[in-house]
Amino acid sequence: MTRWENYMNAAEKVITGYDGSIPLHHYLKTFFKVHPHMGSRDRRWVQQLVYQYFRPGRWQNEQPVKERILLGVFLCAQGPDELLAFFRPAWNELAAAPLEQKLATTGVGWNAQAAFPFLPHLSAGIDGETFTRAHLQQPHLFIRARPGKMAAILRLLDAAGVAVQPIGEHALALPNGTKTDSIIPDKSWYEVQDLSSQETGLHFHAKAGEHWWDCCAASGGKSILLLDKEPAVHLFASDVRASILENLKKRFAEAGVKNYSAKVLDLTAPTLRAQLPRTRFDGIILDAPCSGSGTWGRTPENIRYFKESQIAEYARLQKEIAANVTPFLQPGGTLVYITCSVFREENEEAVEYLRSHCGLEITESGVIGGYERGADTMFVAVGKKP
Ligand SMILES: C[S@@+](CC[C@H](N)C(=O)[O-])C[C@H]1O[C@@H](n2cnc3c(N)ncnc32)[C@H](O)[C@@H]1O
Repeated sequence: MTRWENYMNAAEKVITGYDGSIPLHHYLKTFFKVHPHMGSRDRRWVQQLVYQYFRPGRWQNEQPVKERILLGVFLCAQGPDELLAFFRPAWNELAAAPLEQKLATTGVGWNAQAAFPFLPHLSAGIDGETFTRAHLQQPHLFIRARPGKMAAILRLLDAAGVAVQPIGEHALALPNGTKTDSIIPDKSWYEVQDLSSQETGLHFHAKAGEHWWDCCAASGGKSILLLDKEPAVHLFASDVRASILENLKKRFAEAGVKNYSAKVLDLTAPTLRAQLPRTRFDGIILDAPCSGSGTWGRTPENIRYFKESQIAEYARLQKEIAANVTPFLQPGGTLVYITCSVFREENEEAVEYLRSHCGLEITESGVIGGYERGADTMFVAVGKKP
């Protein structure tokens, strides 16, 4: 058997064994652990085949797995591909051709609704055709240069021969797989953060001396963004997961952030008030638990395994959390509501709830589109307490 046939067999085994209950990259890690004969090159090939299978979502899912893998490889390829040359030499000739030409060659057209059955839920302004096709390419790796570090970072990346694309004052797009930690040894110089996620910071209007609560902080990406914009903010960070707050503490230490307090808090618990260090905040960042549908270019397996009913479950949790945290906003204070979702139930409808049930005056609201620039798509709104 040729190595290409071996790769196909292994990819088929992964795809048929995977049920969506854990992230695909974890499943692949375990798969390779129990197949130790595969070297790093083999692993890379198999992993690529599996991801290219999932990228077109549910499009042409009725095809046999191996056939569907090849279709995925062909649509995703941006240049000649050795495996495609082996199995489908005629397709490989067209590997760099525009998508329309490739689709015409396969004889099966693109059907956005079949590929991504959640299209009717998209937030206003998101173009379904472009959005679904964007999943065919992995988004870029983005880093955010911390204040004053851009020039030094660019020098290191240049010396390492990395093709870097600066975007604005702080963002850099890098090729996926760039070993940033060995190229930029000082971890306090930068944060790995998606471009759209970085842009949520444009909506943090914090002033020195104010008290801000990052209430779904996870490992603190938005918190560090806030402090980089206004270092003299008093920050309180919380999350329901103790383990992720440990990551936050480690990340803050590496970033040189010392002035903050952090606590494990469940925002749905009736005891919330008693557990807070203060009951009035000038600002709250609510980066809500969500479907993550704006980030599925990085985790395309979700397009296959996400259930439509989960949208309503997330929307309910988001409203519950919003209702529970807004009482702790100072009059005149602002809540920044963020999701990495493309669904209107989690976005516009949550904002309407913030207005009608939580008494906030919405001053800014909209999608941060990432799908046309190799980034995640996010949503941000700012509500002010009268
Ligand atoms: C989108 S993530 C936050 C990402 C983070 N702000 C960042 O910039 O990296 C949402 C977070 O909400 C947390 N969460 C989910 N349910 C919660 C609850 N009931 N109370 C508090 N936090 C919750 C999750 O643990 C998760 O870390």
